[in-house]
Amino acid sequence: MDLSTLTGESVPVHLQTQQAASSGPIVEAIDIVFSGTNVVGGDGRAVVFATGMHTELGHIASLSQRVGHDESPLEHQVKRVAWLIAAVAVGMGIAFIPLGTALAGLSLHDSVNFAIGLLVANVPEGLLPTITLALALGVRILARSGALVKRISAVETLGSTMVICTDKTGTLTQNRMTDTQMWTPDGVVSPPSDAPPSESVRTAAQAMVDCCTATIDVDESGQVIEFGDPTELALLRAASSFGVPPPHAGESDDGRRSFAFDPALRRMSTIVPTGDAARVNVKGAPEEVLQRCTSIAGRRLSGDDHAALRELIARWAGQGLRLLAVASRSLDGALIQTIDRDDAEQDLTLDGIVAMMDPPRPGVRDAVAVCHRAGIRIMVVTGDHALTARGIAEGVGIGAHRGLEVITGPDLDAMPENQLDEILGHTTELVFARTSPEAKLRITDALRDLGEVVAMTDDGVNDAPALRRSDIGVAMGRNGTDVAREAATMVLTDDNFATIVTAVAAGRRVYDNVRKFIVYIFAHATPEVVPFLMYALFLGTLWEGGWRFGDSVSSGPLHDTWELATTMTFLGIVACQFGTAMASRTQRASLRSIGVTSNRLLLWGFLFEIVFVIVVITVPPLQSLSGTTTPPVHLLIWLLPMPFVVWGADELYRWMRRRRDSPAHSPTPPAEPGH
Ligand SMILES: Nc1ncnc2c1ncn2[C@@H]1O[C@H](COP(=O)(O)OP(=O)(O)OP(=O)(O)O)[C@@H](O)[C@H]1O
Repeated sequence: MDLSTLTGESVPVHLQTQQAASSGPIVEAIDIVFSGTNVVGGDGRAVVFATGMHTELGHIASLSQRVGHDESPLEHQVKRVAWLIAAVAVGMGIAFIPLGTALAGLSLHDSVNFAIGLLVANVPEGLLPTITLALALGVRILARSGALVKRISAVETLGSTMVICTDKTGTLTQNRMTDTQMWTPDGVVSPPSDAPPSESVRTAAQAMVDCCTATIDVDESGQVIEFGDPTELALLRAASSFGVPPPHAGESDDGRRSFAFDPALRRMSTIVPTGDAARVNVKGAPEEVLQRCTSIAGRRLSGDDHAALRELIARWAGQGLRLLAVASRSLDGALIQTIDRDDAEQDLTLDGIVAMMDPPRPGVRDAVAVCHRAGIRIMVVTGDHALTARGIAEGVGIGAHRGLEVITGPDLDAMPENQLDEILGHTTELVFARTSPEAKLRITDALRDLGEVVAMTDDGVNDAPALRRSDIGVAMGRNGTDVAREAATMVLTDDNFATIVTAVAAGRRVYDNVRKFIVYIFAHATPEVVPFLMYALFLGTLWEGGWRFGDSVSSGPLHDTWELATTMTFLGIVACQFGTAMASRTQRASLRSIGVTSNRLLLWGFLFEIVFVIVVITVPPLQSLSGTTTPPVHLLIWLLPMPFVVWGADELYRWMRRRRDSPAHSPTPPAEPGH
């Protein structure tokens, strides 16, 4: 059975019914077929005893569903803005009623009408469509750059991301192993080698081939077809160059038994029948395999051997190489189907240690530099060796500015919460090596408790809760599992770290645009309300024209003056909006520095608005529809300074802010970019 959807690992498991279920975790039971997994080969009959949410897959799904989604920063802010606007609008409306009746002598009916007008002028009618459109556009931009976002508000959460927790293999690196070299008791060999392989090299190569689920075939046209995990394929290529042919797809499993690669145990094993006896082959992380080895090259492993091997592992891992140890032993053939995993993987003979180079992805170094400039911290959370992870992290520039700390899984497990908070609170970047899925959840929780907005990448089923818990869970589209993709908010179609950074940059742009619009919403209320109040001043015009409270303006000589007042109010609103729109373009910089005419779309918008306004105040049917008239030129001239007054006031305010924050005026210099 291929249990990859459940366990996240691609190595198929051999199921059988002769034996009672083992006492370990249920997913390790060898007599249960799990929902959502696939039959790779063989046949059998099964009794269904659980469906839907009662299955193992259902349990994981419900576990990740229980981890609810918090409000995104934008959702939170928009809610606050909406309440604030509502309070201001209602407050102004209510305050106007007594003022209108007591001071202006309006009837209660007219005062309520004015109050409703004030309330409506304050409603940010464009807020929802603008935010939705900005986010939807962001989703499109992200999709084009290889990031599919499942929740529209995730775009702006991406923009607020301050910490990226990334895995290593396939995200920072290419997951394409090259430059393999192998240590055996006879020394170090690097394929391809012209010298005939020694006996111990052949033994190690055979153990590697027997403990693999990948296959290599050649089709009729001579094309090589490789299938399986890149690490295993690299081992098969190396073994093949030492004269041990790789397994082919569809080959019968000749009664062998496998214990799947377990990311928690960091090893896998197979038991292969050899006539009456059998051979146990184990491969995995060197520390895990070594502690199960008791002999080497026909003698017992001594303390000196351990010390020499530890030195070799540290040297190779320090070069950023990915390491695997292979070991084997013979077993009584009768025990093949009955022995349990722990007993089978005991008392092994160390055959060799293989080192592979997994080169960094092109573009990751630049992406890391972009993160640093944007003040984003990167944490590597990996199942690999501490030194390998450090080597790769340093190779792509992680820790270059802030320093790099490495914490291993056992260190993290022993660490109390307050110490973890303290370490995460430092400005240094971190590598968490040899971590478990539970540790990922713990790291995410601790970061979020510290108020960080966290993006977390991962691909295994076990990682789903951590993906859900983070602000932005990022799953891999190519090599990830379905459950991880289901739990994630964003799926990378190219599995590339650089795409996350592109997505964060796009998110920041969208966030910035939404923020500008919210500023505009607040600012535009003033130029809309002020002319509305000026309308009351135009009452002065009406007053001069002979109007008194209670007189009708719907006909007669006063009607023209009334229409003129209405038109000038409308034009005042439009003129001030031009100024507000220009002022909203930047938060701190002067408009000259970003280019007064650089936003062509906005200029086209202005042109459209001017033409629209001219039509509304000059075309007779529209005049009678909207109650407007064509004002005389001397009144129109009054409108000209309005946009410049609004824009200029904001320009002055920004200039004062820049001046206040400049090094000459601040006691301490501002932080470097990226700090
Ligand atoms: N197919 C495999 N069979 C046996 N051991 C393996 C296999 N793949 C990886 N390992 C060993 O287990 C260790 C942990 O692997 P794991 O897949 O959990 O993390 P990783 O791929 O190294 O890193 P990341 O978590 O960043 O993707 C590896 O360093 C390696 O030594």
